[in-house]
Order: sequence, then structure tokens, then C-alpha cells
Amino acid sequence: MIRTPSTPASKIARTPVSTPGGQKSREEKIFVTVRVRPLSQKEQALKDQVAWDCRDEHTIFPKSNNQDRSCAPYCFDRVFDPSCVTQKVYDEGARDVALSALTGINATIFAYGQTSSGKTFTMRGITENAVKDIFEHIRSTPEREFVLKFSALEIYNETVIDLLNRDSGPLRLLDDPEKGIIVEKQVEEVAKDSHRLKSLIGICEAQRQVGETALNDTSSRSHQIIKLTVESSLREHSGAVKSYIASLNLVDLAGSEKASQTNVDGMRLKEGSHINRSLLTLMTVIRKLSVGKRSGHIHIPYRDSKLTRILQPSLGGNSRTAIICTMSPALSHIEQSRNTLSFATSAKEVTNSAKVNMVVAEKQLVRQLQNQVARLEAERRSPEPSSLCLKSQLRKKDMEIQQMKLAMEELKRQRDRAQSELDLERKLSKKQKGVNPFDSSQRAVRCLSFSTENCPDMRTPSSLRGKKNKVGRNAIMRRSITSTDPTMLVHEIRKLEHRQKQLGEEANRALEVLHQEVASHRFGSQDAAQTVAKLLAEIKDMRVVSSISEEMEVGGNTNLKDEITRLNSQGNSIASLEEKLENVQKSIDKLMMHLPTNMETSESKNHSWKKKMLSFPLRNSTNRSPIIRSPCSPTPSSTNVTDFEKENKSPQNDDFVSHCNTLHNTCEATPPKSGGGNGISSTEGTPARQPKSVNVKKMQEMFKNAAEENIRSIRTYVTELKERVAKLQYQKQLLVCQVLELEENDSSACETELQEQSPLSWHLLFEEQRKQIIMLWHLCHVSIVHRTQFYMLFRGDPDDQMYMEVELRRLIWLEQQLAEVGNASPALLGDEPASSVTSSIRALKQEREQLSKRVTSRLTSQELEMLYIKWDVPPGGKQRRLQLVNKLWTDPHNMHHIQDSAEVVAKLVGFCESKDRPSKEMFQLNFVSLSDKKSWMGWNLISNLLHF
Ligand SMILES: Nc1ncnc2c1ncn2[C@@H]1O[C@H](COP(=O)(O)OP(=O)(O)OP(=O)(O)O)[C@@H](O)[C@H]1O
Repeated sequence: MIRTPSTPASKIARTPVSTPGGQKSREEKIFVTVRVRPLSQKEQALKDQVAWDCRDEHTIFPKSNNQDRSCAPYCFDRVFDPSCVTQKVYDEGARDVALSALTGINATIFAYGQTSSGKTFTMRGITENAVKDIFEHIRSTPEREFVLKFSALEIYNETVIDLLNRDSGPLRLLDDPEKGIIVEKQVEEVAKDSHRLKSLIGICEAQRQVGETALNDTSSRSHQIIKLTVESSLREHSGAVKSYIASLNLVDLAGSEKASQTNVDGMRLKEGSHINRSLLTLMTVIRKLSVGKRSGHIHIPYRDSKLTRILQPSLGGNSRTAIICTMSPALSHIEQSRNTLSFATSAKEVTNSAKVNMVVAEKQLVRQLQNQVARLEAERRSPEPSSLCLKSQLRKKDMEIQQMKLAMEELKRQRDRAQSELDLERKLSKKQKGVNPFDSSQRAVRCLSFSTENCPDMRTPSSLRGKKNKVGRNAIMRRSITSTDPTMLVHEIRKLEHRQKQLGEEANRALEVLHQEVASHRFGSQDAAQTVAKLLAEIKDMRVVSSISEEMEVGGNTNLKDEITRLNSQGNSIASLEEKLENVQKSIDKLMMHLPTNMETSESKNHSWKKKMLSFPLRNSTNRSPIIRSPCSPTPSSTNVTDFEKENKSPQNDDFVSHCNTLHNTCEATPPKSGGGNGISSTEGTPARQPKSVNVKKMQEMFKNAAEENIRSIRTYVTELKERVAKLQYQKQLLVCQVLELEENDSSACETELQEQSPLSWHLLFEEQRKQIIMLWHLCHVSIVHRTQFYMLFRGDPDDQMYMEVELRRLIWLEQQLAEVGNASPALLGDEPASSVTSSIRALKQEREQLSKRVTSRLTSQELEMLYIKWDVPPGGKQRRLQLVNKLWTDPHNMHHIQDSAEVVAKLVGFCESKDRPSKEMFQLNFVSLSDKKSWMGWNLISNLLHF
């Protein structure tokens, strides 16, 4: 095949153009680069020759020793010869495109090439560099707020699999009229920092299908698509739309392969044929797109493979795209390399039209209002007999529009207020972060050593309590005395109090809503009325308690004793608040029992239902939290929010409300006769009665459902509040313990007692603590990577005492929690990780599965065979790797077993050789913000501990 030289990069047009009637879009060609890797060891050993010459930065051509084939050069945007490092490939071939996502422009970077040509090698480096640049940009752009979301999938044998949630099975692709192709039920995680993002990428890499072929020991058997979604908005923004949202897709394709070269059969052969088929579709799509411009409208077969369906926006759509074509320089692969270059040549001709994607929440609202006005205008003009009624409806709608505008204003105000609160919070945490993390004073605040007498939840187990290991304790005290700064402690207390205040505010807002809910029931039966009265009294009572805790003034001094007294008294307030919440919940339960008897059909009740349907904002949990949690004055905003909500409710409710409106208007126009049956306007004729009574029944049913749902919402919210109060309580106890200990140490005159202990006694204590820790790890199903890391790091050094103590206490606490929570209902636990025995076991199982995938890449086949023999994994059995990993860390009584298990896990995870071997400091006990949805006590995620 003869290839014609292609247009050099400099001549490719990249001019922004304007899309008629829409946002500005930018038409540009796909940026195509070629990377030639060095000859591999295998190729060198086989004395393979270099068949390609990279003449300059844009041109590559076959060397003349290829008889009977064309030696015409190929030109691309950039050609990277074997000496180029990945950083250069990123800087010159991908960086510009990758960073577009930060300014609201979708971007895709993918690697294409034959198997073992270096796609994974290249994409790994590209991803790493892109992540680094993205976070650097976020850091240097403080005026914008960024949210980064991560998701990843692989297409294996034409099946789409979520790499963050393999258990969910094959995922479906859906066509969304607004968003285009979406992957149904794909998990998306928010990545707060680069560390988290890297660990997520690591998880996906471990999950991906990899297999061995003759050309590549770790050949990717699937196409992998990592998606980073970047949302950003101006912090001080209060007017027009200025939020961006865009995705960066990082695609590592599986490599095209010839069965004859890869020597595969069975499963690998099947994989190979799927890979080749989807790559063929990709080539066809690219080829057709490249000639599409010239030949007018032609069909592009995006739908012929999952890969091209998912990548559709990146191929000729709303995205900036860079393709890095990788190739081997070897003569033995020259045909495959020519195919790659042919693909690259076609790709160069494909034009995309990327545009800035803005978030249009407010725009949509305006459009909705416009539509509504247009609809009403149309209704007004239509020849309806009851034009009077329509006019009044129109007036009403006008009022609603006004109210919506007010609601919008209120929402803006709330957002600004929330923003400034957030800024304050950030400033505070920045101040804290400013302190060197390894500075001893800060470390001491974080590494707690408690006085157990004052911490009921953190008592030492009886076996330890008896000995009350004075030696270890003294050592810990010594550390606290020398390094703890009281002002830091008081600062921690202040932070907790701030959160408690927020909690009080939330409780108040929930109660306001509850109050409205109760008020709407005032026409109910006798029983219900009594319950309601009781409920109202309780609410009132509770509000007093909430406001007491809110009013507690935070003093400016740092007298720790005063702090303790104050904290203790506040603890009582929280307990009281909790008790009241309990009572309210009971009353709600009772009220719910009365509900069916409330369903009578008097006109006043119709009115009450309608009022209820319109006034209560907690219709479902999605709407509930933002409204309850927003810091607004409850009464006026609840009306506004309600009106706003009406625009967004389900069609079923729509019908109902508009029906109610009609009824209500009619009622207003003509007062009902006393005792008038169904309570509907007396102007209506008799024949109309039948359908109306049917409607009333329907309304009763709908009311009943809505009321039950509302009450359920409140109940869930009250339960959540209780949980949060409990957490806050616990955090305070920790602080009180620390403060007490500090006080105790301050007053202690026996410094001499804290002098050196004998090495022998420490050694005995260490051994004993270690055994306890190992047993508790086992009982609490703690991550085996965590166990290994801890076990390997803390080997009995005198400095380890503090860590041993903290680990032991954490585990004792965790064991108690698990015993208490057990397998409590998911409703109580929410979706927090590792908060029940079941979820801990599940997490551990997943971790073992992940580790088993690393067995072949981390161990040589000889090592592996030895391990199979040592760990009694029968030959020829199924899933031998998993069998092996499942045997590790299973016998807490046998210290040889523990040592051997730790060695194997360390090897699989790469602790031994990693230069980033974890430091002991990572085992600190941290305070976790209440706003953080994760369980504060949760172990580090396995992925955080893996070193990729
Ligand atoms: N530019 C490079 N410099 C040095 N080594 C490289 C380079 N590119 C690839 N390699 C090495 O070549 C081998 C194959 O690379 P890699 O696994 O990335 O290929 P691939 O194209 O992803 O293969 P497959 O399609 O089979 O997954 C690896 O051992 C990798 O380290």
C-alpha cells in the first residue's frame, strides 16, 4: 500500500468558529502523534532490525532495506523517536488537550497501536502527568471552585465493566437526548486530592483484564477508559452562568494482534478476536470520518462496537482529541506498524467541534418560565368558555412566576452565604495545614493517648487493664508533656463546637418543617389531634434545647479546665436533645398510625390536603437534604421553595396540584353549601358529581401516600441527626480525654518516674500488645494490607509504643462498634464503608481478590510454585492465586503464619522494594470532619495503601 505524505502540523487549521444559535464551538482536527519505542530485549535477542527512521519531529519513513514496499514518508503533528521520554510525549502531544477539560472543553487522549507497542506504558505516563497538572492548575486558580469526579470502565469481550464496581456485572449503554451516550449505573467517585485520584487509578489498574501472550507478558486484554469529570465555578459569582463542566477521557486501547505472532489459543484467542473486531470498527469510523467532509453525508457506524459508541463524542464530536499511535521499530512488525500509520493518517483528517460546556441551571429556569408564560398565553387565546377562570389562573401563574423569581433570589443568597461559610472553613483548615505535619506539636494533637478513666467508649480490655501498662503509658505521657500545645487542643474543641452549632441549626430547620407538617394535620381525628398537640409541645421543648446549645458562648481564653467543664455541660445538652428527638420520633410513629383515619372528605380537608401538598418541601430524600441543610429562615423560604419545587415535581403530582388548583379556585369563586357532600363547588351540575367523587377518592389516596412519605423523610432525617450527634459526642470525648491527660501531666511532679524503662519490659509489653492487635485485626476483618504494613513497620522499636497504643485503642473501639452495630439495617448505616461486620467482610474479600490479580505480575513463576507448595494450594485447582491469597492472615494464633503472610502481602503490594515505603506517621489517629460522609473510624482504603 502506498501512503501519501500528510499535512504537517503547522498547516492544520485550528480556528475557533461560531455555531449558529449556540455556544461558540471550535473546529479542529484530531491531534495525531506517533511514538516509536526502543527495540525490546526480546527483539534485540532475536537480532531484529530497526525498520524505521524518524527524520525530523514530524516525519517518519521506512528504511530503504524493505524491498518491494514504498519508502514514502509519513507526516504527523509530532513524531517521537525511541529516545523520547514520556514527559516529552505528554508536553508536546497531550498536555494542551488534557488541560482543556479545566476550561469546560471535553478532551480525549488515546493510545492506539499493535500489541506490545507501548500503549499502556505511554498512557500511564500521560495520566500521571495530566493528574499532576490538573491539581497544579486547581491550586493556582483559587478564584474558582473545582470538583473532580472519577470513573473508569473497561470493554472486555464486548462487555462494559465498571472498574470501580466489578460486582455490578455488565453495564448497559443508554442514549440520553441531552448527554449523549451514558453508561448506566456507572460508579463515579469524587477525588478530593491527587493522592485519592492516584489510588483510584491504581484500583482500576489492578482490576483490569491482563494476560500473557508471546509478545507481551502483561498484555491488556480490554480497552480501558478512565474518565475525569471537572466541574468548576467562580467562587464570588452571583449573577450569570459561569460554571463549566467537561470530561477528560484517558483511553488505553487493547492492541491489535495477529494470532500467529501472539501464539494464543482458547480464551486469549477469543479475546484477541473481540479486540481486533472493535479496533476494526474504530478504523472504519475514523476512515469514514476522514473522507466524510469531502463526500457529504455518509453513515458512520459508531453503533457497531461498544468502543466507538462510547468514544463517539471524541470522534468527530464535541471534544478535543489527541491520538498517540505507538509502534515497535522492529522489522518483524513492519506490517503492523504500517497499519498503525495508516490509521494515524486517516485520524489526522478527522475534524471535531469542541465547545465550552456551561452549567445552565439558571438558564434552564428562565427557559422554563418563558415556556410557562407562552403556554399560558396560548391558553388565554384559546376559545375556552370559562375564560374568567383561565384569567384567574393566569393571574395565579403570574404570581407563581414572581414567587419563583423570589425563590431564585433566596437560593442565590443561600448559596453565597454557604460559600462564605465554606471559605471561612477553608481558611481555618489552611491555617492548620500551614503547620509542618511532622512538627512534633501538631503530631501530638493528632496522635491521641487517652486517659481511659474518662473515656467510657475507649476502655482498655480487662486483660490489659489489669496490668495498666505503666511503662508504655508513661512513655506516651512524656511525649504529650513535651509536645502538646494547649492552644491547638482548644482550637480543635472550637472546631467541634462550630460543627455542633451547625447541627443545632439543622435541627431547628428540620423542626420548622416538622411544625408545618404537623400544622397541616390539624383537621384530623380526635386521636390525631392529641398526638399532634403532644408533638408540637415536644418540638417547642426541643427548640429550647437546641437554642441553648447554640447560645453557648465560646470563650477566648485557653484555660483547659474551663473547657472541660463547658464541654461536659454541652454533652448534657446533646443528650437532652437526643432524648427529645427520640420522643418526637415516637410521636411521629403514632401519628403515622392515625393517618388512615384522617382521610375524610370535607371541604376543609381538601383545603388542608392541598395546603399540605404545596407547603411541605420534604417530598423525597433528594429534595430534602439541600432544603433542610441550607441556612435560610424557615418560614418565608419554605413557601418559596415550595413554589420552586412545583416546577420540578413528578408529572403525577403535577396533575394533582393543578387539579387541586382548579378545585380551589372554583371553591373560592363560589362558597360551598354547608355539609355539601364532597365539598366541591355547588355551581357544578348534578351529572358532574360522579366523576368528582372519584377524583376526591384519588386525591385522598394521593394525599395519604404523600403524607406517609413526608413523615418517613422526617423520621430518616431525625435518625441521621441522632447518628451525627452520637459521632460529635464521641469526638468530644476524645478531646476531653486528651485535655484531661494534659492536665494530669501538667500537675504531675514525678517527671523522674518517666525516665528510661528497661528494654526487656518494653519488649515483653510489645509482644503482648502485638498479639492483641493481631487478634483484633482478625476479629474486625481489618484490611490485610493494613495489617501487613503495620506489622512490617512496627517491630519493637521503643518509638513504636505510641503507635501500638493508638492502634490497640482504635481496634478495641472498632470491635465494640461492630459488636453494637452488628449487621444493623442498612437504613441506619447509610452507605458508609466498613461500618458493619458484613461490609468489613465484603471489603476484605474484595481486597483479597485484588491482591490475587497481582500475583502473576509481582512473583516469578518459580516463587509462585514454591508458595503453592508451602501454602498447600493443590495443583490443577481452580483460581489458585485466589486460593493462595485467601489463606493469608487467617490464623491469628500462629506467629509464623503471621510473619509468612505479611511477607507475601508485602511482596504483592510492593512494600519491600518501594522507595515510597510508608512512614510510621501515616498511622496517626485523625479527626475527620463531620461533613465528611465517610465513617471517621474507617480504615484507610486498601487502595490508599497500595503503591502503584
Ligand atoms: N517508550 C518505551 N520505552 C521503554 N520501554 C517501553 C516503551 N514502550 C513500551 N515499553 C515496554 O514494552 C513493553 C510492552 O509495552 P506495553 O505493555 O505498554 O504495550 P501495549 O501496547 O500496551 O501492549 P498490549 O496491547 O499487549 O497491552 C513493556 O514492557 C514496556 O515497559
